[in-house]
Amino acid sequence: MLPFVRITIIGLGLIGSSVARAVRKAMPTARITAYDADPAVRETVRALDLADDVADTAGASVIDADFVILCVPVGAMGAVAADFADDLPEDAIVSDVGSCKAAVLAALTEALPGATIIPAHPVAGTERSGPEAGFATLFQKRWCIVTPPEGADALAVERVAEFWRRLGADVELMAPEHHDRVLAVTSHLPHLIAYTIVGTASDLEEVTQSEVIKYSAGGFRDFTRIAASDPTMWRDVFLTNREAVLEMLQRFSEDLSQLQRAIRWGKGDELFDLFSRTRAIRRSIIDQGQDDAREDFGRSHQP
Ligand SMILES: NC(=O)C1=CN([C@@H]2O[C@H](COP(=O)(O)OP(=O)(O)OC[C@H]3O[C@@H](n4cnc5c(N)ncnc54)[C@H](O)[C@@H]3O)[C@@H](O)[C@H]2O)C=CC1
Ligand SMILES: O=C(O)C(=O)Cc1ccc(O)cc1
Repeated sequence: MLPFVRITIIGLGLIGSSVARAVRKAMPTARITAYDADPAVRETVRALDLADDVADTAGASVIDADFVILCVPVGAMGAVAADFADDLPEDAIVSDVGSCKAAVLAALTEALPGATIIPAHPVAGTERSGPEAGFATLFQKRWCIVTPPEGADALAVERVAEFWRRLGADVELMAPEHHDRVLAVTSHLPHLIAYTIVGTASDLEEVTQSEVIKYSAGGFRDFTRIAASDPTMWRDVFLTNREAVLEMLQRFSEDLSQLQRAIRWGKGDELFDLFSRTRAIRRSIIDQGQDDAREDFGRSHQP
């Protein structure tokens, strides 16, 4: 039995349009209704035939849904939910795909008192955005972390977990606050570092813009891919997961200062020990059977 049959997707960018494409493949009899605040996106969704219906308001899009999945930037989740609150069927389950979970759960709970809310985060994506950037296989063999509130209905949690399994994801359950600390260090801090290093390189007076482009074949090139990620989405992530990101940033700065000292005082052993430890971490990830495609997120998965 399908976990859901009347699915509403709100926000049809990279993730929402990938969900639509993947649902079409994995659950072809489910009916998809789409809504996006941007009329141009709604037009593209119609042109690409990503949904059975495209609604012109958030309220109209949820009217007979059994599942509503919010795929908008995390800072917009509460406002979108407030927009459709009066039209949400009583038995519908509301979820989202946001990169931070505790603040999104709080915003959705406030906007939708009494509704069944089961947030989730597919840990899969790319640096691209918009409805043309999505693809049906994005979630295959990727983690999807489901973060139910305390005391959530077990059947509702299982239906959301099954939805993601059908899209090819491996599902884990986690408390929202724990999710936010883990992702602060594994995803949010790396993006912050990429934004910084690319900015620093382009600000260097003695290095010309053309040299940055010409010699970006090494590690720097990987940073430029991440630093090309959507500015609205990432602004919202850092402002929303502020505390966990600031804590991880503090630890990172302390470790960086220690490295700085090791370099200044020529402590080669210290550098060698750290680099050996990090190399072992990479190897253990590969030994655990997580192939390159999963580790490299979207890079090897772009259409
Ligand atoms: N980009 C990535 O790699 C990943 C993103 N996420 C999360 O997925 C969510 C969506 O991200 P993307 O698809 O990458 O962004 P995107 O920028 O490609 O798409 C977002 C869409 O939401 C629409 N939107 C914005 N505000 C709206 C509102 N108030 N009402 C209705 N529609 C609205 C925009 O018009 C746009 O079409 C974010 O919460 C992000 O944290 C999760 C995993 C990976
Ligand atoms: O493109 C990349 O390298 C990513 O890291 C994609 C990504 C971005 C945000 C998420 O919440 C999850 C995955």
